[in-house]
Amino acid sequence: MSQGMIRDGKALLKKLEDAGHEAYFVGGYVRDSYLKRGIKDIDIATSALPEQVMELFDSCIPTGLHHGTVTVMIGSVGFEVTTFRKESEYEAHRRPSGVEFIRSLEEDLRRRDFTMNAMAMDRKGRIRDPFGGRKDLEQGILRCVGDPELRFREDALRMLRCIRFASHYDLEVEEATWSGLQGNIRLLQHVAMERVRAELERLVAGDHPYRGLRLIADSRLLRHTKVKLQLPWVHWTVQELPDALASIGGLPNPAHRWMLLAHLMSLSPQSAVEEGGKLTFSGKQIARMSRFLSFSQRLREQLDAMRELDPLSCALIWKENVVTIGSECAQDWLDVFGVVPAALPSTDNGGGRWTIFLERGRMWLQEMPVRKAADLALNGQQLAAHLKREPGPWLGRALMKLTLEAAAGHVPNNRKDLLVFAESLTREWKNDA
Ligand SMILES: Nc1ccn([C@@H]2O[C@H](COP(=O)(O)OP(=O)(O)OP(=O)(O)O)[C@@H](O)[C@H]2O)c(=O)n1
Repeated sequence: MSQGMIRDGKALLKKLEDAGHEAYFVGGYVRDSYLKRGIKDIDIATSALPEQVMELFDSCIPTGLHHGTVTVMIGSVGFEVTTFRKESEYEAHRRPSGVEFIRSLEEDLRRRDFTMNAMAMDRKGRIRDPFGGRKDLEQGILRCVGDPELRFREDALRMLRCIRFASHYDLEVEEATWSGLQGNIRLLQHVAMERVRAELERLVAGDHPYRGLRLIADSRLLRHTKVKLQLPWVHWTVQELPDALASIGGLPNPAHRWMLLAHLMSLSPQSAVEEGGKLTFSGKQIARMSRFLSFSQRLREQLDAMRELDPLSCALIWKENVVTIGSECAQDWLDVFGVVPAALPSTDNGGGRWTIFLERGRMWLQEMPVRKAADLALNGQQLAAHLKREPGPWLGRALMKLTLEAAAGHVPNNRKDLLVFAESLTREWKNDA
């Protein structure tokens, strides 16, 4: 975040103060600036009522007036400004059904989830910390504000936030907080799958993801999602976590962390589609995952079928999979197993055989003159015209065959050679539909 944004935030606080209101930075911004970590956005709490905030600033979006929130725009940056509030009742363990605007900062901080999230900072950088957030952070402790039971019952998503924060900031969950969480795991069923997925994504993408996965296993939380997941992950105890999962944090790309996890669950491409859908991953994320799993599965089957390890056949297998499944998944495969080779399953013919793909896969990928039909120096129309055949299902198969041959380097990728090769196959296709 730019210094400019912080400066604008301070100017915003000053304007509220000059108008006779109290105003503070709150939430993640205070926590992360205290920890000297990167900051994404700035939340502000004020004694001013939403209408008073809107009167003071030219550009405001009434984001959540019921809950006292107005987004004040300064340039293209939005600052969420929320009136000090108390949350009276919680609906379905997710959101407050009613809020009461109050005058006291301390009361506002009291309703928050964890002590490190219940600190406020004025524009001069002075911290208000009535619940000991700084002390807890210094001691490496994550603790609920007040009664943990109540905090988790109010908002069941906080259980996942608890695990995410504990792993990302490498904190020990304080005893009463952890038992409060454990006593309420069933309430996760009230949380929308989109929210569950978003938290899990942040956990997996964050620092120390393995710690988070251990806490997930320890809590048994995932057994209680709204839509039941059919994933081994859900039932893993801490002892059952695969050893190779401990290396998950070594993968810089979050997508690759999910691939490692899916691979270690022995997930089939089909289950990835089904379970990924339940978890509301995007179609693009699901497709990439399922191609990665198909690639990995095909490679294993072909390797198992090979009596003796033959580099030439391995290169052909690799290239064929790149053409039929996609080059992105070959890249993903190399990125995942290059960092965590221990996750590769032992093949029937000995685990050491994978090394050939790890060592040469990237080179094989680079040397491929074509990786997909669109890379051919010939398109379907030209092929059909040359062979004087009506386009039909045969054409897709013909192009695939040509792509495979060109990818393997058996036919040069130029129109003339491709056509000659295609002619030699004419008889084979003659009786095709
Ligand atoms: N379920 C929640 C969500 C939020 N908060 C409070 O609202 C603040 C802002 O919430 P949010 O923006 O969701 O999270 P951050 O704490 O800012 O951190 P992050 O953005 O990393 O989630 C939190 O710090 C916390 O004080 C809470 O008490 N309970």
